[in-house]
Amino acid sequence: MAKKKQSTKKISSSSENKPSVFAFLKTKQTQTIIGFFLLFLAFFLCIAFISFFFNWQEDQSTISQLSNKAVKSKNLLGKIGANLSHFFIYKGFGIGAFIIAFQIFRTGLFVLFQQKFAKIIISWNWALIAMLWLSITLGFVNDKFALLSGIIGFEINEYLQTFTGKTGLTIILIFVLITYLVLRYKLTFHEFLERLKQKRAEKEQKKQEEDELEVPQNDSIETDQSNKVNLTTTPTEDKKEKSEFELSVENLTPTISKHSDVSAKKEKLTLTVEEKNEEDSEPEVEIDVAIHREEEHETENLSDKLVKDFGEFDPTLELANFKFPTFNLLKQYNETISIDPEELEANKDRIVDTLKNYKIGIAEIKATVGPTITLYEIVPEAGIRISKIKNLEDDIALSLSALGIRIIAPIPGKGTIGIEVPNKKSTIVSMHSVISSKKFQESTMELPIALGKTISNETFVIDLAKMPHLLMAGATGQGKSVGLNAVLTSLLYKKHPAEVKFILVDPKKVELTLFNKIERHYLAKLPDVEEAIITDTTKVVHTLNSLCIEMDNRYDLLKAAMVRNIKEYNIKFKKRKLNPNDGHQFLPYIVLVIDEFADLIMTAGKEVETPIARLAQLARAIGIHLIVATQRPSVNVITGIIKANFPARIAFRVTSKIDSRTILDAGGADQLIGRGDLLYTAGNDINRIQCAFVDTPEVEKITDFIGSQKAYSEAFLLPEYVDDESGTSIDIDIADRDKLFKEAAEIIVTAQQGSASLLQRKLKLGYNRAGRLIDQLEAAGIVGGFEGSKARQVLVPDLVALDALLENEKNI
Ligand SMILES: Nc1ncnc2c1ncn2[C@@H]1O[C@H](COP(=O)(O)OP(=O)(O)OP(=O)(O)O)[C@@H](O)[C@H]1O
Repeated sequence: MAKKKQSTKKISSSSENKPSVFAFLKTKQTQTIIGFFLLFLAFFLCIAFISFFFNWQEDQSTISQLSNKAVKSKNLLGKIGANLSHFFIYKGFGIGAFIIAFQIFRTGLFVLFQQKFAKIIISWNWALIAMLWLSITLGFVNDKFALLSGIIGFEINEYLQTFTGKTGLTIILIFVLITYLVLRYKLTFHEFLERLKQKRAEKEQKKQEEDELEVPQNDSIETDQSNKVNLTTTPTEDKKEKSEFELSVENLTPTISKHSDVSAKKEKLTLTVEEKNEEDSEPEVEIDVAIHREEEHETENLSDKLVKDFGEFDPTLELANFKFPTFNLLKQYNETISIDPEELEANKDRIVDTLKNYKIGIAEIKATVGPTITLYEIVPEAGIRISKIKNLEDDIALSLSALGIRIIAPIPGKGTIGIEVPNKKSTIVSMHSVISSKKFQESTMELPIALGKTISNETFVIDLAKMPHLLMAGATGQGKSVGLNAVLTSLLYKKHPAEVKFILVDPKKVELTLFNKIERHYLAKLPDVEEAIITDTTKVVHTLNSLCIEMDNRYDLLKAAMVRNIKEYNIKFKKRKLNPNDGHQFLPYIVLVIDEFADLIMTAGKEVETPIARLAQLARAIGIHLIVATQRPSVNVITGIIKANFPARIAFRVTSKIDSRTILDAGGADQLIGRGDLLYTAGNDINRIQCAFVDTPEVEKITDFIGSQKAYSEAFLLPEYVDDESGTSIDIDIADRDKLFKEAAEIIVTAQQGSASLLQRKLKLGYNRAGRLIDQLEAAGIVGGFEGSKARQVLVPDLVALDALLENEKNI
């Protein structure tokens, strides 16, 4: 069992290493070096090959004497050149070996221009086939001078001839050549015919033009050249009659003598036309009909074509030069955990003695020293029930009489009991150490957060996108704000401004102000608001409602794109499968951070709770994630509905067992030691983590670093939220109507869908104006009332009824 585990570990670690090798190969420096190396290698081979053709006989003796200093080669590139040429030309493919040099040259260019690996492989396949063919053909044509075909070409040719004879091999070689040209260069017989035909048509047209210039009195009817129909009449004397000449069916008697001769493939027909009433002069009308091949249907592959032409959509392009913050902005601390053997021994003795008092024998005890606490793992003697220890949990903690003792009986997944005892000297877990950890740097999570370190000193990384929302609680001064900063810092170190936006709610007005500096990079706000960081309650209500609108809009987009979540949506958008003209756009993740949730609930109550609950229930698929922090995790702050939708919880030290139960559904948070000591749960297990420490100067340095770089012209704008009280007055004067009112009414009635976003799309309006139009349409009785997230009902069945309604209005 243990072995099995080890082996799986090995496999996973080797697969973890893989990306780093690829990453090395993908760096621009490596590609430049490899690219130029290949270009020079190609030149090297080319010179060696050419030189070999002149000196190969003299150099024969030097081959295979590579290490003999006395032997000199005549090849321009010395013995290596001679040996390589001998290998590729003489023993290999003859002249065909030049294709290898050429192909190496192309590969060098491919690497420099960052072409796809698959493309390089394909081009090598074609080159190898061409080389083989050339070498066999040269062997076939010239069986005297073996250097042209090389031994391979010569031998294969000989071998094939024994089967098919010379004639057979000729046929095979020609057929292979044709197949190669057809497959490689997409040359087809029809294209060939088409080109011939085009050439002929051009020739004829030129001739006609020359004729016209020579005989200006001749009439000619020539339709537009592009549709390839040329009608020309032979010269006749009667000008007037010819100018009225019309091609009417009765007048045309096509004289196609052999009907069956016109094969399906024949694309050009010549019709001779006789005019009945004219007996002597027979005007000849020649009609050239060029039947074009049916157009290729490209709509299906439009996205592939776009991707081929422009590459995948890159959301980071606008800030392509954006530099992620460097590690040196973060402070480094001495993080070597000092193990004091005396302390360990003393703790062990106390644990053993205490348990003995309760008649619990210990078979084995093991200590794991973490940054702030040490975990003593105990295997009780056979026959002792774990439930007994669990029942004695409080007594044991009391007997050990140390703050921060937590008993885990049993440790999930193991049959052991854990007793966590705080270290006398705790070690700070720096943000630097968790951010620079391999685990965080190599994580492929959507929204990775390096929260801190576990008891076994491993970096603990979680994915906010998976949680999908996070609830944070802790008494004052226990590390909540530092925790929030750690979360935000993690995202800043890993996500480009195009990929994630923050909405920061900070009623305390001091905790998150530093993030103002990165407003135009990372923050999202309401359109008419000046400060992106929200500090007053009404704005919070507006922002939350606006987020609900954003959520509904995003769901509409997801529905239109027929995908289930933001990840799939963005992948589809990057592959250019979604048309921006239909309102599609790359969707960044939105992380809403609320510090001091209790304060908000106190002042705004239901107004805040309702949109939060809505977002918490629905926003997971469309990339809106909430992080809510509170000092008081009481039930009236964290209501049932909110709690149910925040499966991920972080508890810093709280003051009572009840608080611990409210936040974690279990005790333990009251036993923590503070200063970033936390318990994290995402459902079942509870992990004790030492939160990474990031202080204000560090955050300032990071925000300065980002803030000093080129930014977007403004913060990410959320949809405008129109307050119910100010927005829906029904008495709108006809004279005050928007200029686009009629057009809007027609769009709504035609589509039979009363939504502002439809107007936004069709009339290219802002949300505000579209909203006002909808209100006016409601006042006019064209659409029904507001029905939450559903589109309004359209009350007018068709355009005729709409005209009648508007006409009626005028008469009133
Ligand atoms: N992860 C940590 N490692 C070490 N020390 C920490 C850590 N987190 C917090 N501290 C210490 O605890 C102090 C208080 O932390 P913080 O300001 O985050 O508390 P808080 O819970 O936000 O308090 P309040 O709710 O009053 O704002 C910090 O100044 C710092 O000295």
